[in-house]
Amino acid sequence: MTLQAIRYHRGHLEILDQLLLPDVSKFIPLHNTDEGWMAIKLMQVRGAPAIAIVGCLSLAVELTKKDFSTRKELKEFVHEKLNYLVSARPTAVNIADAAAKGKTLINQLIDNEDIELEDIKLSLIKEFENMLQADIDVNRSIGRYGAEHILKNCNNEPVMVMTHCNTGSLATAGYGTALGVIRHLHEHNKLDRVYCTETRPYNQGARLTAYELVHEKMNASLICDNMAAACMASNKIHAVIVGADRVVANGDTANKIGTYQLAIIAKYHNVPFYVACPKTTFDPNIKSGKDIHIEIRPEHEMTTLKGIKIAAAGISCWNPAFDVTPAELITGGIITEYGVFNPREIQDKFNEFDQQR
Ligand SMILES: CSC[C@@H](O)[C@@H](O)C(=O)COP(=O)(O)O
Repeated sequence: MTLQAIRYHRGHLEILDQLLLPDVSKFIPLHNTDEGWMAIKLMQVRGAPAIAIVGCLSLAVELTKKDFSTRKELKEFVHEKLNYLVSARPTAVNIADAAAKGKTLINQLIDNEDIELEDIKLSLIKEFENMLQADIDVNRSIGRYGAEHILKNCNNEPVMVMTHCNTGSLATAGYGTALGVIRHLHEHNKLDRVYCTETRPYNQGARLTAYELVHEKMNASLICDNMAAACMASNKIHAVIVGADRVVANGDTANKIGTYQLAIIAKYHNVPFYVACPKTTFDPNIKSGKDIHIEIRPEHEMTTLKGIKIAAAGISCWNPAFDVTPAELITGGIITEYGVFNPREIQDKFNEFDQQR
């Protein structure tokens, strides 16, 4: 059984508070978009797909309980709440993508005079609810495509891989993206070992990925972020697989801080570097990684650990949550639910799939 971090039935949403993991597993209820926004901001829920799903479900819960007297009132409410949810964290694009789709849907429904107000509301709620299963289905495809691609280049022998941050069941509706690929390898007895980085300063690797790997009984070793080069020099690593928060038109990719240095180290050691993400992480509106808005997190996330000071008092900090890996360093490819693509062709590929629909 994979971990479940989002519990939902109509009118009720609970998330596993990721600030308390791995010591305490506590679900907290989210009753409305204010609480959804705050849970995203505080990183009680994190990971690009999970942020989008929880944000939209917090709106679904609020909509379930609220009555509207006019179509205009419902439309303005939905637009306002979606814009608000997108503002919680700026780098991951999935929530902006979900918000844009939600706004398009409500606009279309409102314009159709044959549909009753209550049915419009219900359609939107169902649209948000569908995100849960859709994300799991997408992740399973990513897992299969990624594992097959990696194994094809390794004579189908068990592989050693490295990953960064947390991209598993805790970052998605379930299964995971990069961790979904690793999970697929494990399920097919093709995972020799996975090395996961601590991922300072929030320690998504040490706290969350390690927790998932232990839970799934995978052969896994935790390394500090500054051990990655030594690990690649000492072990035959077949692939580095990471997630993404935003892939832009030219294939440049924003992901958890430390991803860029891993990609450089992988290049030096001739280790294929893969990014695994759903199409909803692709942002064609931004041409190059230079234009991605990188979130800066508060200093105390670097200077304290569980409230205990670990840095000299008075030092100032630079604490970007993400960095940008240039497309040319994504040497293995971008693993999506449609297949594995060269980052330079990602825009053309997605255009093709859009036209085929
Ligand atoms: C499937 S999750 C992909 C990314 O969102 C993940 O790698 C990441 O960078 C998460 O950052 P976080 O700051 O924990 O939300």
